[in-house]
Amino acid sequence: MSTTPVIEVDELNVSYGDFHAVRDLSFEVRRGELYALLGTNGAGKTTTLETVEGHRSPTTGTVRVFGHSPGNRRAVRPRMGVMLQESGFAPDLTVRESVRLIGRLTRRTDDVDRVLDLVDLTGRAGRKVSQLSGGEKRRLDFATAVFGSPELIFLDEPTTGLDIQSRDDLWETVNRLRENGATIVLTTHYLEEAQQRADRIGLMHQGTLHREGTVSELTRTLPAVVRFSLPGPAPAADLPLQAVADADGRVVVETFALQKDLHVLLRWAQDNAVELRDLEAGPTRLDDVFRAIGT
Ligand SMILES: Nc1ncnc2c1ncn2[C@@H]1O[C@H](COP(=O)(O)OP(=O)(O)OP(=O)(O)O)[C@@H](O)[C@H]1O
Repeated sequence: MSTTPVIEVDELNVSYGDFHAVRDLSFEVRRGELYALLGTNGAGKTTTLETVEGHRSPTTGTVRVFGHSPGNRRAVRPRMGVMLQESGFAPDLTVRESVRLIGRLTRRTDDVDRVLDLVDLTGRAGRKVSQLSGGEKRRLDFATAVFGSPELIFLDEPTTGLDIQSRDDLWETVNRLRENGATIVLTTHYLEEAQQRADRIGLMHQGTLHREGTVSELTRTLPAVVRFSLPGPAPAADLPLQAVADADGRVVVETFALQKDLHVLLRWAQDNAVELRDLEAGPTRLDDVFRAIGT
């Protein structure tokens, strides 16, 4: 199997007139991985993906997809499926006609009924697009990404507006595509999804790649947090660990050694018959990494 990255972005800059939206951005997406491009609002994710998808030209820098310029549509387009935030299907077409049209546009072959089944729209096949619910429209958008099982799939906020069952179904379909070797590029503001599913994350802020790595590489730079309340006033000096009080008067312990410090704390509580009310302890989450941007 080729080890050439599926996507190579090198020193990419994109400007809108005077506004420099993407600055010296470099990253790679490897074959078979799920890479989540995340970031704050206006960070430049959409601009970057539009450039990688071939909808926008770099101002400077290079982008390669399967070793080709994304502008080389004949070489690149049939190999990639793109689920945009809004696909803009013609409202008067039926769902079945829309899926058939996707096939013609992507130049991939697939069985329309199989795709309808995959996105759970078989029961809506004869309905006009204008009559679909928000979640059903989103599933039709998903059909654009999966028709013909392309090697590279872009999912832009794929689960926005989907109920839990539809989300689970979508991820199950993505997992099956991954088992067959597909490479996925995901953008989402649902950080839990990225935390659970991404092999690597690129975290953008103000047009640049602020951080990049696996979830554990990104989270290990921040402390885990233990929180609890004490039944009565207990001087901080009595606690076995350094702690501060939060705005609600709860005790907060920040630690890079969660297991060890939790053990110390629980033993102290046991030995001193102290009840640690509403005790919470958890690893650092991606949300925390986000909140730390710019601080
Ligand atoms: N066509 C355009 N003309 C001028 N400025 C633009 C244009 N499109 C985007 N921008 C600006 O470029 C910056 C990056 O926008 P982009 O849509 O790429 O961000 P994003 O990371 O996708 O944000 P979000 O999470 O809010 O969707 C923003 O400041 C935006 O206002």
